[in-house]
Amino acid sequence: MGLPLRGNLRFVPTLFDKQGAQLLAVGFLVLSRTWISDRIASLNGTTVKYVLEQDKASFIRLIGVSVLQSAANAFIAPSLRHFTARLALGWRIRLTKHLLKSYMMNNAFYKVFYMSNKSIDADQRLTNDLEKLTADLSGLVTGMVKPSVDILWFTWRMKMLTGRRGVAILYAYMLLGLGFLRTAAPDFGELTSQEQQLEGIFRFMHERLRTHAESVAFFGGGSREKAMIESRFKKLVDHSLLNLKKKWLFGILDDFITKQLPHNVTWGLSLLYALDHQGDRAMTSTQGELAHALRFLASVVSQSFLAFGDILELNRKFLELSGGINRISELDELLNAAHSVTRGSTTNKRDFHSEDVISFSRVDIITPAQKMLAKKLTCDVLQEKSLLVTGPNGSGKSSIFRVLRGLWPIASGKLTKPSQNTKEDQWGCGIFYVPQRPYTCLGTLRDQIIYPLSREEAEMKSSKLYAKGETSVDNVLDMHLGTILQHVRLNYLLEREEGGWDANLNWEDILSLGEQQRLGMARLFFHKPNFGILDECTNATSVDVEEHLYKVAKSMGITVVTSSQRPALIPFHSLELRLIDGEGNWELRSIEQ
Ligand SMILES: Nc1ncnc2c1ncn2[C@@H]1O[C@H](COP(=O)(O)OP(=O)(O)OP(=O)(O)O)[C@@H](O)[C@H]1O
Repeated sequence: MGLPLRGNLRFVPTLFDKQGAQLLAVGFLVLSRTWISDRIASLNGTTVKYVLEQDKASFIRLIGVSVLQSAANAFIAPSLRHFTARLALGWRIRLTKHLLKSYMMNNAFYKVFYMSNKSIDADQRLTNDLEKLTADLSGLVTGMVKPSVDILWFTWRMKMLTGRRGVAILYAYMLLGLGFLRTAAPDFGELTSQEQQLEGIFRFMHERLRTHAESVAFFGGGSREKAMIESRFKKLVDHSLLNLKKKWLFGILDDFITKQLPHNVTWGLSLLYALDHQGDRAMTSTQGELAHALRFLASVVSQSFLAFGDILELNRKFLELSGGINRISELDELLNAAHSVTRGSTTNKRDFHSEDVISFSRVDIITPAQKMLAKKLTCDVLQEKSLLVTGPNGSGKSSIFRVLRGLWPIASGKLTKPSQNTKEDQWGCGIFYVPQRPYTCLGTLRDQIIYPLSREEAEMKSSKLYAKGETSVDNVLDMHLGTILQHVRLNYLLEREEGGWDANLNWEDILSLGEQQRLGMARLFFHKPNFGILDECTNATSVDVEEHLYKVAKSMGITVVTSSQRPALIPFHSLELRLIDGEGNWELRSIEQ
């Protein structure tokens, strides 16, 4: 069956790796269920015979067999559901791990959103789509085994009854029907894919509202947001209605070809059988024999068509499934493309490491939309010679940091910078970035400062710091963090929030913008890098606190590269890089201390 699958299906082998046992279990259970159902059906006839003959011994034996078969059936049905669900879960785990590995590596989660000119609903694809796809796929496995076995079984029976001619007629009808239905079928794959995309957009609108609830409430934007959400919901509903209508119309055709019209084929085959039948039709015994044979033939043919109908139904499910597969493979391809940008020939050749300097040498700073922001930027930041980056809004200050961090590729020139982790100390840090928008992670107050390290990693880092002097400190990490919290003047949080360091709150909603920015600086002090890249990350703090934070950074030996418009920060820097117009022009000057 040719599926309308697009793109690279690299992820497919991950599905079948190491799950053969579960697949076999599902196959075995489906076959057992079919066999037992068949046996129970045949027992019904025999029971009537024993009842009429009043054969008590045989009847009791039959009841015993029947109870055993029912017990086996009772075991099989829930087991089949269990193994099908396990199969789906196993596939979900594999695919999620595979995609998540790509998604989280080398900041691909950023690049896939910002570098792609399409809006990629990766969250929807990694969660709902993946869950639906794997559940549908496992359902398909169970749905596939029975009709495949049935079609083989009944083909053989048909051959016994009607010879090759009957089988040829049956198959000719099946192939013609399949061909016709495939031509008439709407593009279910595309319809399903669109539906999932619209579901994703609708969900995203709600998530956005939740994230920006306070701003929307201040603006009084409730009714505007409602209108926007409703318009997305309407699109989803309209599409679902169209999808339902197409399914309904196709269902009528499908039912006619696979379930209703086959009666006539059955009659035709019965006629052929009767014409071929040898014997005297006037005799009652021959008539009875013929009627019995025809009933049997009719049941075989109708079973064959039922199996054929199931196979055509599978075809429709396959088509629908292809939409989900396409969405996942598209994400997989985009992630792959994001990695090839990172691995790309140009970036690697232009990126160098040195622990003591940040150096831009004739580097063009260009947006993903190919707008030139700084032409052939050349500037060296040595240790203890901090740099202040200034310029009007939108001139490209943050973009320089994006290129420095490797989020945007370097199109030309040469960039030298310290590595994220220094070689001599695994937990040490050559360079650390504090972005313009504060970020609070999920977790405790402690987690906010040590981010992105885990508690164990942070404990190791702190114990190394304190190992030289105080070796018998019980909770080295919390003591170290306590000092940092004092530096950023947030030590009142420890008393205010119940749980102290272990307080686990929604920090984004609880802390003011200035407090969140001070937490960002606490992170910088904890990591204590050689170079701190500060992108207007203190502009919501008061001037005296900002000056204090810069003094602490200096006393810790952190050389800063700051993007800021505040004149109060000038004395903390030795150089100023001014982006003049956001059109590529820039100038560099020394700051007199
Ligand atoms: N992902 C992107 N794709 C295309 N253009 C972008 C992207 N991100 C930023 N830009 C554009 O690049 C220009 C520079 O942006 P940048 O954020 O570097 O400005 P900035 O100087 O830091 O501004 P501000 O002072 O307001 O923070 C802006 O015109 C912005 O619209």
